[in-house]
Amino acid sequence: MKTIAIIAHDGKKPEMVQFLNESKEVLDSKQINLIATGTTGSKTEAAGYKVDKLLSGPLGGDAQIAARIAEGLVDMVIFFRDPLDKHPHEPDIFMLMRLCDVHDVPLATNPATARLLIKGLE
Ligand SMILES: O=C(CO)COP(=O)(O)O
Repeated sequence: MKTIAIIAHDGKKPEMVQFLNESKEVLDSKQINLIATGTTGSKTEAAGYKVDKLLSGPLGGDAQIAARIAEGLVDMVIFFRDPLDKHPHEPDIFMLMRLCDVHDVPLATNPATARLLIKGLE
């Protein structure tokens, strides 16, 4: 079973829910396991998906996902960042993205790229 980490900054959470709804068929048919930072996870649950929720991003959620990436437990990361906002936990965000590159884990930071990655699962 593949695990996809999903993370969205506040301004991007509606796009994340929309993206999940678009991708529902593939996610269901491939029995994808979702993990998410706290608030993204709550929105994902509210949209009807089963998800393993970690801490909220500013409280260490990005760092938790980064650790799972380092341990080889994450197959793909979909992280809709808001490039127009400031984030107090910027170092954690960079760490997560850096570890995707270190461990060659596919990382999508916008819906257009995420759609291509999901297509790759079909
Ligand atoms: O801050 C985040 C990613 O850097 C997302 O965290 P939440 O999903 O808890 O809002």
